[in-house]
Amino acid sequence: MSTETKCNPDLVRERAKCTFDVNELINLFYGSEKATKERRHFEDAVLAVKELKDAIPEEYLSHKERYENGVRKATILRDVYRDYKAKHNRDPPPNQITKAVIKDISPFLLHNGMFVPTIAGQGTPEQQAEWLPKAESMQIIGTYAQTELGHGSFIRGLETIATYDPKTEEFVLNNPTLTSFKWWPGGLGSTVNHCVVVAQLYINGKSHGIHPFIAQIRDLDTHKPLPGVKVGEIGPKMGFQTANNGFLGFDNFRIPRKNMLMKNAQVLKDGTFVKGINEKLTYGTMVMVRVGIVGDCSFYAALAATIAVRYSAVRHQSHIKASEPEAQILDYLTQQHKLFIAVASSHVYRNAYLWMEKMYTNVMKELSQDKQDNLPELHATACCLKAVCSRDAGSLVEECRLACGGHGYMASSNLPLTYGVTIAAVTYEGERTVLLLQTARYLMKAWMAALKGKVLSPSVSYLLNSLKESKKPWQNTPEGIVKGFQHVSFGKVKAAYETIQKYMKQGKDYEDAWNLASVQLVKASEAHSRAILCEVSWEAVCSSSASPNLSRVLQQLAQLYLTYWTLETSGDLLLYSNITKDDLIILRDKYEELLVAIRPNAVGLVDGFDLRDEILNSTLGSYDGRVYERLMEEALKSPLNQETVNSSFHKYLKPMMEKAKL
Ligand SMILES: CCCCCCCCCC/C=C\C/C=C/C(=O)SCCNC(=O)CCNC(=O)[C@H](O)C(C)(C)COP(=O)(O)OP(=O)(O)OC[C@H]1O[C@@H](n2cnc3c(N)ncnc32)[C@H](O)[C@@H]1OP(=O)(O)O
Ligand SMILES: Cc1cc2nc3c(=O)[nH]c(=O)nc-3n(C[C@H](O)[C@H](O)[C@H](O)COP(=O)(O)OP(=O)(O)OC[C@H]3O[C@@H](n4cnc5c(N)ncnc54)[C@H](O)[C@@H]3O)c2cc1C
Repeated sequence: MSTETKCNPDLVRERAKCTFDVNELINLFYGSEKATKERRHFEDAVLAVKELKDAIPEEYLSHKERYENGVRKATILRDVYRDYKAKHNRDPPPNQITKAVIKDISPFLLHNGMFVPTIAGQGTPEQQAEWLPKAESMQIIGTYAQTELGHGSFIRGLETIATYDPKTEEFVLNNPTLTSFKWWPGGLGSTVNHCVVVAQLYINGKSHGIHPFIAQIRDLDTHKPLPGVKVGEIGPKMGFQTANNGFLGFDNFRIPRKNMLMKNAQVLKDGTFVKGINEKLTYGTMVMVRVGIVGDCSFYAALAATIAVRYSAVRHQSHIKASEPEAQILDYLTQQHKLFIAVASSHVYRNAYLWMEKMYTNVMKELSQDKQDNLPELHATACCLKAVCSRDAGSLVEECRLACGGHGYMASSNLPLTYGVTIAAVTYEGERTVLLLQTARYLMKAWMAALKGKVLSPSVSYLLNSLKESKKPWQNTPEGIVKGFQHVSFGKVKAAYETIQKYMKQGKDYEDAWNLASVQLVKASEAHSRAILCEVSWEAVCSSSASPNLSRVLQQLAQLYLTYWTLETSGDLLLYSNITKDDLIILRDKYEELLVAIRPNAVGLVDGFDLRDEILNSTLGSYDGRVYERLMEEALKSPLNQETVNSSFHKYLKPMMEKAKL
């Protein structure tokens, strides 16, 4: 029997309506037909491992069991990766199959995502040679321990101390206060035996700022914390239950001099401190991960959209016309308004990620040639895109969840967990407001340079154009809308700058004036991000190699994103661009037309994300649309359904009822 015949008939009909080739979309989204084949082949290999299948849903396990099961599966998954590499002589292709296996977050995420990259990015060639082979082969397991109980955002305020002792050529690590304890690092709780510790360096009583050090914290055989190490797990959270986030404190814990990662700054044997060319290069791993998070946002938006769109095609409720059968809820325009923006945003984030990845690679290449000119632009852009995409993606996932009604509240829909995981990215790797204020610093500098008629970096060069074009009439085209968002950013940057000037004229110093203008500064950064997201995604769609049929649909999605945000931020556009009320009415009508035009392709579009049922892990979102059957099948797995009468009846309910009779 083919998959189609087992499918819910609504989904079969939806797929028949699709006006483009779904496989073409999949190949375009993931890069090429070859990339799709390789990714699917690897996913097949992972899913073929029987031991990776869970006997019962994770939600029924205790916190401890959940973690242990996560570690068990992470080690098996690691073997599959190793075997693939041995067989093909290369890493597996980019994929999201970990989601199908671990469901939540892997206890090895920080090992792979930050420990290894920090050694690679911050270590000297000798240090890389010492630790990378061990870390990459999992002879040692590590994490990135930066955040403390007292400080996360302001990392110059970290309190962990590394004092150099030239007599023994060692650093002595100490956490002198409760607030100095490391708090949050993934895998630290019970998994890792090493970590990159970010600490304040002291030599002869003099502070030299924060630097990364490698510390072994647990014995490799017994896994017991080494003397001088206090380590543990921080407890349950909104998500990340299997990430094994932990705490850590040192008491006169000694590590050899060579354990300071010294690619940037060095401490010589005699205690001489050699400053790096730019102390902010120490923050390099965070920049890399912020870029990666934009890509993750695309994935989470796609996952939630796939679940909610398929469910909405299967679910019938109420009537649009009294004379017709109950409608698929996907036919309600309000439902399309909730869901199609998630589909469109996933594409926008994907294109923004690919664009940022290029910028990142270029800057890394330049840095390897000691050229730092473009580092501030990279930092500013990664900060604001990470901040805006993560918040938007979190809201989109939640909207998809709400759009599934009561069933979206079921853990088995996988939408609650997906929300918990997505929304965490607003905070980790740089809290949203803090990152937007970093971008604002850059925008203020760019604005001052624009006022002096200087050449600006590509991502802010529109500020100069906007300065010249402020009188041009609004154009209701995608290009016109992109320009409109640039005008909004221009207007907000200018207003924030002038607000700072106003406060300074009133006698405030720059720092106080900055704080008083900071709500505006954050909004200016958001507007700058929106302008980038609109421009980059529209350009990507226009330059894509898609066939006419697919291209038409991708353009509709990109226009939907542009129009959605025009209508959402119409007040800003009225204030800072030449848009008129009439233009907005035309765009409101256009938006409704776009929803209707996208509707027949909705299921095809989410099929185009090519997320397998195992990755979706959802009763509502499976390819075959057997929603109600799956909801019941999953409910029957509840331990409460494994017995006809629960013992609480005899212990509590019956006595209560009997007491009530007296
Ligand atoms: C493709 C790979 C994908 C990998 C995906 C892996 C996924 C892994 C996901 C893991 C999930 C969860 C793990 C989470 C981990 C963590 O959260 S680790 C901890 C992260 N912590 C933070 O992000 C802290 C945020 N704070 C900061 O970054 C800094 O403290 C902050 C920049 C906010 C301020 O620093 P200050 O030293 O105070 O700097 P300031 O005075 O404001 O500015 C000085 C100057 O320096 C410039 N600057 C700052 N940072 C950078 C940088 N990174 N690069 C370049 N330049 C930087 C700043 O702009 C200022 O410049 P100016 O010219 O003086 O204006
Ligand atoms: C799921 C998860 C996983 C994590 N994993 C790791 C990890 O593996 N390793 C690690 O080292 N860390 C990790 N972290 C920690 C994370 O990086 C920090 O929580 C994050 O950087 C925010 O710092 P904070 O908690 O100190 O927030 P705070 O800075 O205390 O933020 C609280 C509020 O203060 C505001 N605020 C702070 N400073 C300013 C300012 N200058 N201007 C205006 N407003 C300000 C913020 O906007 C926010 O509203 C993780 C966190 C989470 C949630």
